[in-house]
Amino acid sequence: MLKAKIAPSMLSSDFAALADESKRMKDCGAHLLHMDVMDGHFVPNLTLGAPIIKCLRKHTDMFLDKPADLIALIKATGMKVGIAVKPKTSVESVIPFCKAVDMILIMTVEPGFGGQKMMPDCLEKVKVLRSKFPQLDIQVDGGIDVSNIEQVAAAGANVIVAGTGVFGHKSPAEAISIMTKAVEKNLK
Ligand SMILES: O=C(CO)[C@H](O)[C@H](O)COP(=O)(O)O
Repeated sequence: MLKAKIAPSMLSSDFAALADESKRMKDCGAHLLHMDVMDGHFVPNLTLGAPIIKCLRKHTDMFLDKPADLIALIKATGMKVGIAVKPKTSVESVIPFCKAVDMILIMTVEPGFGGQKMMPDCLEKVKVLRSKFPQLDIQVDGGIDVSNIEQVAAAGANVIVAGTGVFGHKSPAEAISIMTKAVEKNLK
């Protein structure tokens, strides 16, 4: 059964106190913590994750034209697999893999920075996926806050990444609670 999961993006947290920030979010009711490791090849402004990405790419580049093999390889290790879809990437490109993966992430901003405005057009992809895959975890990330969560939840997303919308809210616990309720209402 699908669940509402609110995942504060640690990109908006105090990096010097990540353990405390993580505990604070857990105490505020977060279901997951979202940590970005973005590939500088696709998100050119970021270099923070470069060593991790270099290591990952050493093992995964050979699979770039064989995504199904890469999904199987990751699953064989016992890990879960998700695919992120950037705003200019069509939803059709991931449909063949939706039954094999644990989650699809629909980016609602161009990845790289927190604090951008959500691109509502991207929610059309969420609607398409939800109509085809009622039990798929569909995550959204970028510009989501308490002012637009109803729209996001109505499109069918159940895993919500929010950086500014949680860390920048006067009460992160309240923001998480509002987002959780909005998603749960739409899951029923
Ligand atoms: O992936 C991201 C940006 O690429 C991050 O998750 C980002 O933190 C989202 O932040 P906000 O909720 O402020 O838009």
